Amino acid sequence: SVTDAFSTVTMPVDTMNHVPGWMPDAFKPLELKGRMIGEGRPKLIAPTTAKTPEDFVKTVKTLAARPELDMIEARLDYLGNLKPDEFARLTREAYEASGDKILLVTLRNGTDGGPINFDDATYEAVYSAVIASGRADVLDFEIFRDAAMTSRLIEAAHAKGIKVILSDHEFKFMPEEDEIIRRLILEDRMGADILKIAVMAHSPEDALKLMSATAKVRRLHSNKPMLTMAMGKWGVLTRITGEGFGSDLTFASVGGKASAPGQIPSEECLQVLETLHKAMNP
Ligand SMILES: O=C1C[C@@](O)(C(=O)O)C[C@@H](O)[C@@H]1O
Repeated sequence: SVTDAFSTVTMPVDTMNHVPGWMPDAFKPLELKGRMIGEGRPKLIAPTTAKTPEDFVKTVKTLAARPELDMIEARLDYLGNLKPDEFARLTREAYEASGDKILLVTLRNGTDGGPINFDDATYEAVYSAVIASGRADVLDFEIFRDAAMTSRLIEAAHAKGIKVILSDHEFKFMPEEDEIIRRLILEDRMGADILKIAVMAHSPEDALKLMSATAKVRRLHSNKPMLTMAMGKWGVLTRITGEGFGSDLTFASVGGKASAPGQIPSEECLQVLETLHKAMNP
């Protein structure tokens, strides 16, 4: 064995291939509303892109009726800069409307694919209100914001039994493979229940970097479920290869409404995922 260092984290790597990876069988699937994330085929998420509260709740109801979906992402940012309590109320309505689907609540910043920017104070106030008086199964926090704020939000969410996705976005470029690995490890160390990264691919090699990093984190560095994808034309393949490489969830579009470039229509995406699952598990 040699050691492999990522910032302050040092892990053994079995260069002789005596074992299939670091801590074989250490991976732990996550159960949410009776659905096993990290077991079987990757689970499907569809985002809301509604811009008004009425449309938002209606969209959640429509998505809840789609059998191919496992999770609904309530994208609060598309609703604009509402009051924190108003956002919290809407998550309660969305939770009721989401039926047996897992409800993920996200306030995405303009720099990370959302329509507008939310400063740290607003960001913390909105998520705190959702945690205190709203409803969600999972919350998505951006890892590269104020670290103390992120730690407070993770602690508050966990105290209420809400799971946390820590996410990172690069809409312009593909980080190097080691950097993707470093960021996913950082999310693990900060206390995420699901590690996530969405990065832009400009070439087939870019997509390979994301898939290779994902596979290495799964086999060598983390026992937590992941949600990794490359965006754009060259990233499409990364949205369906999760069972092979270690991404346990994938975003798909419904009714042509995508929240990022490269999302595959949900029913077609499910077919591909099931075909790959069968071939991998004959
Ligand atoms: O962060 C992500 C990933 C995403 O950007 C995608 O590429 O599918 C879609 C967003 O809705 C979600 O919040």
